[in-house]
Amino acid sequence: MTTGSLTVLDDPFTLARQLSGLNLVDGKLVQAVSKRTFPVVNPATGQRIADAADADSDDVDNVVAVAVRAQVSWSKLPARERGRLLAEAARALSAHTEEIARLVALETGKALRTESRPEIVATADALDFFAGLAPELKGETVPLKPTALTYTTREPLGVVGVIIPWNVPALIMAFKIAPALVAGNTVVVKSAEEAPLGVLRVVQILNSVLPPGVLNILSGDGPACGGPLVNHPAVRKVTFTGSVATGRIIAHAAAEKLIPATLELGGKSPMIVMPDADLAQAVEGAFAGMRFTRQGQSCTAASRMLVHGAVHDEFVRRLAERVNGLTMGDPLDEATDIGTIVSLSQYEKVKHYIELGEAQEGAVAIRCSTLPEDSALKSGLFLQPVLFTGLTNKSRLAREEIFGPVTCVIRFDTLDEAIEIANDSDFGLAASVWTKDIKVALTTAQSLEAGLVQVNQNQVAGPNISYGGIKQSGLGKELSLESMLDHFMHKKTVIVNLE
Ligand SMILES: NC(=O)c1ccc[n+]([C@@H]2O[C@H](COP(=O)([O-])OP(=O)(O)OC[C@H]3O[C@@H](n4cnc5c(N)ncnc54)[C@H](O)[C@@H]3O)[C@@H](O)[C@H]2O)c1
Ligand SMILES: O=S(=O)(O)c1ccc(CO)cc1
Repeated sequence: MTTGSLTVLDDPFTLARQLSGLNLVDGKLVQAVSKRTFPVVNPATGQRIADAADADSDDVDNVVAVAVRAQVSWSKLPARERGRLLAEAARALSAHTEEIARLVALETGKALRTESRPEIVATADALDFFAGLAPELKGETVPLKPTALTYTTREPLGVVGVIIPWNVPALIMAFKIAPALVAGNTVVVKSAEEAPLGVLRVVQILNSVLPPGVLNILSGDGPACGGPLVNHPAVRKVTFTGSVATGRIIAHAAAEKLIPATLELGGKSPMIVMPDADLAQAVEGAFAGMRFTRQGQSCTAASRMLVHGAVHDEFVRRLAERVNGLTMGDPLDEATDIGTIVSLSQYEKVKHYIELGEAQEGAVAIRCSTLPEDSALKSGLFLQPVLFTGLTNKSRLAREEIFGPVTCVIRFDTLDEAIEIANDSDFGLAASVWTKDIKVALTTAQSLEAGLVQVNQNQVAGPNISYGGIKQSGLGKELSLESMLDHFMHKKTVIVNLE
């Protein structure tokens, strides 16, 4: 089947090979200047499925020059025309949902039905949402004095550098490129080494509608390609999602250049379950919040359950039962609920945390679900989700972001104690409280140190909700109209003397 100028390729292995070794610059798929590549591995089998371009500073210089040129005409288009083009690009992407979902499942190990397909549907939706905000790029008039006309306009920043992780690669990319583009900026994306192919295909499809040079993507190493992108003098803003350590490096570089940087980093999000909570609802919410269908690889994962002593044992029993019902297997199989960990290094890191937890006195590790028996998957990075009880909040497992299918369930006796434990963390991304008492819900929401607090639900972020952490979880906000206006544009004030 062909949509627009691009054929839909349902076989992800063929598509992966076709995209091998390529970046997308100035509307065209091109090899890296270095001609170097690195392997892309299927984590469900350990087999190499393709190679990815290994771009470096020469590629960055080249692509930024392209984006600077493209920005002149892109920013001069009426905002609604930019929005119209992005909405059309989102529709083109929707027609390719299935093939991209399969490609993302293949390279990340995320199950097609539960994770990769919903991600691509949400990606097109996010692009469409920001496209619809184009008429809102408005300024204000200011009543300074009767003999002056004072007004503000919003202007794009220029070229935006976008650095993304591998866990939700297409959606996180959309959350950044869509507001940047609608605001009149042009974009250079640096994809994550573990997941370069799906996002390259997304950018290729969007480029079948967008003018050349407006949206470009490189794959490459973090320091060798992401570093020069952040440091390039013509890049006027950086938006990043990933680890705290990299966030700190990017913040330093941005500070040197005096440019804004939005940083979405890690989390260790608490979920407080009060004794009056609807337990069935709380268990379902815990299940959704832990993101075990994604092997827990989520920045907002509810990885610290704080459960009142009166309901602790029953809550743990039901939660383990819920996870036990999941089928682990080939990410491309529609029957699969849980796929794999993304890479060997993440797999070993998570296993190390599990071993640490098991060695702790008083800890009980409840392993849920079962590993796949299929011999073709014997080298796959499958890991049984683990619920730990008996750990305190002082444990490394409760303090550090594991980014895997590991949740600590900590018992408490009073609400004050639960809030103290919840806030005793370096992170402040998300939190939730589960209760039928509105007063408890609202006072707890006020006391929790987090960018996002939810009551009786654990939903994922959506494009219309302002999102971003405090403490070590990040700097600045993304998503929503407000962050498009405040973080991808600057406000110019004009004063016209009428005397
Ligand atoms: N908040 C999130 O959504 C999220 C997503 C992925 C990973 N993480 C956290 O980060 C940890 C490590 O994962 P990771 O290795 O993918 O994260 P990372 O921070 O190393 O990588 C994220 C992105 O930053 C790039 N990068 C790395 N070093 C860079 C540098 N010096 N300059 C510019 N760009 C650079 C990478 O190439 C990648 O594209 C995980 O265990 C998890 O704790 C968080
Ligand atoms: O799907 S999640 O991992 O929870 C998630 C939350 C927020 C964002 C915003 O960048 C992306 C993914």
